[in-house]
This record gives sequence, C-alpha cells and structure tokens, in this order.
Amino acid sequence: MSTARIHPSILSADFANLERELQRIHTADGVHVDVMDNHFVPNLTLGKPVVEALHKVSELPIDVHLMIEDADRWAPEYAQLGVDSVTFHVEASAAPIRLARELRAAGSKAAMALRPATSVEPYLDMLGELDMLLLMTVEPGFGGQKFLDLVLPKIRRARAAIDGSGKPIALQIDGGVSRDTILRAAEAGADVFVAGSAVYASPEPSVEIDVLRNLALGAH
Ligand SMILES: O=C(CO)[C@H](O)[C@H](O)COP(=O)(O)O
Repeated sequence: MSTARIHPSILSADFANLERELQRIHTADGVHVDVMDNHFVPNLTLGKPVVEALHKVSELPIDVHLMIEDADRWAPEYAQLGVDSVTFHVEASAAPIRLARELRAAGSKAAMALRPATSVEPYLDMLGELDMLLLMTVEPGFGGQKFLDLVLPKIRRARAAIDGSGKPIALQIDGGVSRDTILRAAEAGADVFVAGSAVYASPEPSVEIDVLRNLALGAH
C-alpha cells in the first residue's frame, strides 16, 4: 500500500476538552467525528454545533461519520459546514446516489459507509459517485470493540473494484484498529484507518499515530 492515512476518532477523546484533544493528535491526517443519534445506533454523541466548533479550531481535515437515520435529510447540512468529507450509512439512505451528488454539490467529499454485514456488491456500480468508501470493522455505536476479521474479504473485493475503476477513491476502515490489526487491514487494501481507543489510550497519541501509519505502510 503506497499511502496510509490515520484518522483518530474523537469518540475516545475527552469530550470536556476537545480543542486540547485535537492538539494531541497533530500528526494525524484527519480527524474522524462520530455523529450518533441513538436510533441508527444505540448511542448518542454530538451534532452540528459541535462539528462546526471543531471545524473552526481544527487544523486537520474533518471527516464526519454520520451514524444517524434519515441521512438523506441531514447529511447535506453537515456538508454545508465546510468539512472535508461527510460519510453517510447506506442502510440509512433511501437514495444514496442522489445523496452523494448532493454532498459534492455542497462542497464536501462524499463518502458512504457499510455495516459489517452489509454486502458491498450492490454498490460497486456507484463507486464513481464516491470519494471514499467506509467499511465498518465493528458494529457501529461504540469504541473499544474487537476488530472483525470477517470483513477482510470484503475489503479485498472493494479494493479490487476501486483499482478497476481507475478512480482515486479512498478505502477507509473503522473499528478495532490497533497495532495488532492494522497490517492485515492494509494488506487487504484499506488506505484510511480510523482508530479511537488505540490512539487516545496511548500516553502519546501523536507518536501512536506515526506507529500505526508506519505499520500500515509495511503492507506490500
Ligand atoms: O465509529 C465508531 C464506532 O461506531 C468509532 O469510530 C470506532 O469504533 C473507533 O473506535 P475504536 O478504534 O476504539 O474501535
């Protein structure tokens, strides 16, 4: 893998000190912001006001991951905040192609996420509408879960399809990324890695990010 980008998830950060927590990950390639609505997933985090505040103080690109129902209604509003990318779940969208086009028209990159049990094959024909595909490697909702190796074949199939498309579509994974798991995910073809607990549990998150990136770059 020639590139490996690390996007720490602030789900594992200290929510009382988010600006300071951004400074602790200054070596990252982006910051992953998990928006949860307590309906699509059984957890509630933050919404537009906090994303807007983070965008104002962050020197890193903001990667918003919406784990919310009715993505068609809400995702464009996040794109209008000026963030780098907005990821919606295909399971929460009635019209993913139209939504991806709306996100790009609003000025953000368009990204689509799949739960671990959602097959990627029905969506391969719409890859060209996306700047990034996110394959969840845990059931969405909580940090600190175990990496699901059963997603590795899906990562390989998505990598083959992306390479075949000839388009610069990023392949992100999220969940259970650590020193123990990142290499096999990179070998399967992922090139953007969301890591929450592995980064923020470290006494030196900025160093841990470099360690994870170097491990991923070791993939052939
Ligand atoms: O989307 C998420 C959970 O739904 C988080 O981004 C993800 O779980 C990161 O946490 P960890 O690295 O601790 O698994």
